[in-house]
Amino acid sequence: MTTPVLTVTLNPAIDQTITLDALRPGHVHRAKAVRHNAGGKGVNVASCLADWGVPVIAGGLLGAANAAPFEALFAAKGIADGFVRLSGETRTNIKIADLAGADTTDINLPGLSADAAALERVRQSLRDLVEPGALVLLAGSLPDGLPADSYATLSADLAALGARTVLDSSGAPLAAALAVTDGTLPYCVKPNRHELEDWAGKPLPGLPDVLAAARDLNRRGVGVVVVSLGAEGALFVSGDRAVRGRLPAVNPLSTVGAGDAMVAGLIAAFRRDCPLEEVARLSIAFAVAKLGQFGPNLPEADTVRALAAQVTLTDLAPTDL
Ligand SMILES: Nc1ncnc2c1ncn2[C@@H]1O[C@H](COP(=O)(O)OP(=O)(O)OP(=O)(O)O)[C@@H](O)[C@H]1O
Ligand SMILES: O=P(O)(O)OC[C@@]1(O)O[C@H](CO)[C@@H](O)[C@@H]1O
Repeated sequence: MTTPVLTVTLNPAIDQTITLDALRPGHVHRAKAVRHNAGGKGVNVASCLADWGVPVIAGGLLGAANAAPFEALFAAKGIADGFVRLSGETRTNIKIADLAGADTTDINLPGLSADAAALERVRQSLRDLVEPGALVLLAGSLPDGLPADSYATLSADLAALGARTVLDSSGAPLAAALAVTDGTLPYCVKPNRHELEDWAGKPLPGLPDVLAAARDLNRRGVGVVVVSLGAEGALFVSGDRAVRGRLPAVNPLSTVGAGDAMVAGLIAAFRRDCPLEEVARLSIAFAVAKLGQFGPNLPEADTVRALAAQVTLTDLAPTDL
């Protein structure tokens, strides 16, 4: 299939990753290293898909004043630039990588404001770029000024264009896109456990609780529900099937964008109409492969394939509910 994948990022970011020996709130820190990379969820997904050899267009809303790192990434990886430019600067998000805690603290800034005219320009760009049958990702937070139903609106447009929509968002924009009853629900959503809890409006402490909420979404009409569980792997639910996948990560370098790499793996598998087990293997392999890289990058394809072969899969029967 040569139809390009389109990723839509309405609130991209330049990620500034600051590496510290140990993060101690209230103390002065001397950084060990600082890195910048063009980011935002859809940009990260496009970057991983390009590494995997998938033709991809990255679109959404981008500040014209500091677009250079994005343009450099697109040129380096052969990603087509479908971004609508707004005047002003794309936000910088701060990621504090704590070597002692082996985790990352995110400080995501609000970013540019957008208005109805900006969303309309994105809608027009989708009409220009999307071919029937294309996979389109809507990902990340919404910029200030856009209504919470913006993803619901884009998802309806994409359904009318004959696209398959994958949605990775959170909070009110995710809830609004999942509340529609007109048959324009996304084909796939990938909440993490916390995002699914927000949607469900209650804690989901055990795997059976997570599975029940994912099945609920699936029954409402979302074709494939994937719940990422950090180091615990991920859950994949579609129709009467539910599969749990796990793969330990060896010496993770950065957890920023692991979820995005997982989404890239999902899309890579959907493009080939893979069965659920293969979807699980490839998306977990993408995520774990990315953990070994700084920035939204994948290692060589053979390394990813070797990881995919090592993923442990468990079939969850309906009685596991
Ligand atoms: N520490 C880890 N060890 C092994 N695998 C991990 C680890 N962290 C993440 N992963 C893998 O990455 C996938 C996505 O991670 P996670 O659930 O943290 O997504 P997320 O919250 O959307 O992340 P992000 O904020 O980076 O987008 C997990 O399902 C898992 O396969
Ligand atoms: O503020 P949002 O849009 O929810 O998330 C933005 C962000 O944290 O997501 C990516 C990691 O998934 C980063 O590149 C980026 O900084």
